[in-house]
Amino acid sequence: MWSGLVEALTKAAAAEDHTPCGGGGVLAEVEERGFAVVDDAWPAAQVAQLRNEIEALHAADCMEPNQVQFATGSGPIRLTKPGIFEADMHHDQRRQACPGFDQLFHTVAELQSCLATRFDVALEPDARPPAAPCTAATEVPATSTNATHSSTTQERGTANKVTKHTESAEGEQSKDPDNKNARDPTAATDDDARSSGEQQEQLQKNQQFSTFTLKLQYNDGTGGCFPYHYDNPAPPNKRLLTVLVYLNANWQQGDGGELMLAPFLGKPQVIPPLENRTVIFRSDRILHRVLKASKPRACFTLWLDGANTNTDDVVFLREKHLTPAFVPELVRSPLQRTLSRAVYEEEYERSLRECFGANPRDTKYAVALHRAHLKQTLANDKLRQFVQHLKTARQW
Ligand SMILES: O=C(O)CCC(=O)C(=O)O
Ligand SMILES: [Fe+2]
Repeated sequence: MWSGLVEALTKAAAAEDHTPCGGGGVLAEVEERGFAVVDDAWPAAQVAQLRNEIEALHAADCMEPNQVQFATGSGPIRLTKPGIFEADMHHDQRRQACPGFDQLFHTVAELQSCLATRFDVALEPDARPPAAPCTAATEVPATSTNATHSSTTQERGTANKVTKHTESAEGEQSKDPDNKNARDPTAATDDDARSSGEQQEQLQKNQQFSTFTLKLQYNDGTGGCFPYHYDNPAPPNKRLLTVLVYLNANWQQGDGGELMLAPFLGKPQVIPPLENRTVIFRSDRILHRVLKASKPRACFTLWLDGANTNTDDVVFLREKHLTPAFVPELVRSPLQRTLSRAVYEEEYERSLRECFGANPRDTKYAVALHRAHLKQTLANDKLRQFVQHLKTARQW
């Protein structure tokens, strides 16, 4: 089922110098630049079927609003991205309604083994106990306030459900990439013998023993967008690679909904969500957002876990990193996540306002979290100076 894409990736790798990175093809490009775009990898009939399945799910009201959940001292708070709906394919019953995606779901290993030729993707579910939630975003200096992650954080592949703190807010605002704890609106239909709680439990169990996440997304074209985020903001998230496939026939300039990638300090890339376009990027080091869409837009995303994502050396920023000499390494390292909100503070805030603007309460909350994070980062002299340096090194 993934053979079109696998073939495109393999062929490109065998070809001579078709990519900016030379002979290694698309996968080398992802390794070097952190992202790559592949057009027309999928058979047209498959693209049409997948688009139809997403539209049918949306029309039947079987997708849930894309939400972000924050755990706070006074209970969880959920922010909804207006206009954006999603369906997690780990939900067995929902998959029955979309045979094309069901087949994709059961054959992800085809793509995993192709990508494993160059990336450290997890091929087997992790048998180890879940990683401890990250308790410190930076170790510079030892006195700096550390992000605290909720102990209710889900075990795998998801953003942290956070408290007032800031570091993991990237993941939450990113959409809580999985939002595993959100209630599934399809879980309480009349013909559903089980309770929504049981279904939710089953969904979480399915996700826990998987090395990937497959989700469908429908944007209804009423201005929905995503604020800046990393798909893997911090532990216990395990995502290594994000694979996005767009299904929008007749997309035109002005329709909006472009994916905007912002490689750290580099030139941003605006990528129209054209039909049969696949975008692959490193989940832990490509900052991105989606611009407002004024036309309906459909896509699906496969997130592949890594076997060794978020090891301490890419999570904890140390004093030795705070030097201009480290910048070339930082732009290729997930360590950048610790500083990204400070380096792009205005862009983050603007994107949050665009995303949650329709709902003043949510906007206020999202912006407050962003600012709290900034305050924490910038309270430290060394970090503040280094951020200043990084801002001057930005190419936009
Ligand atoms: O819809 C897109 O183009 C990307 C969505 C996204 O960034 C996400 O789901 O994490
Ligand atoms: Fe994303």
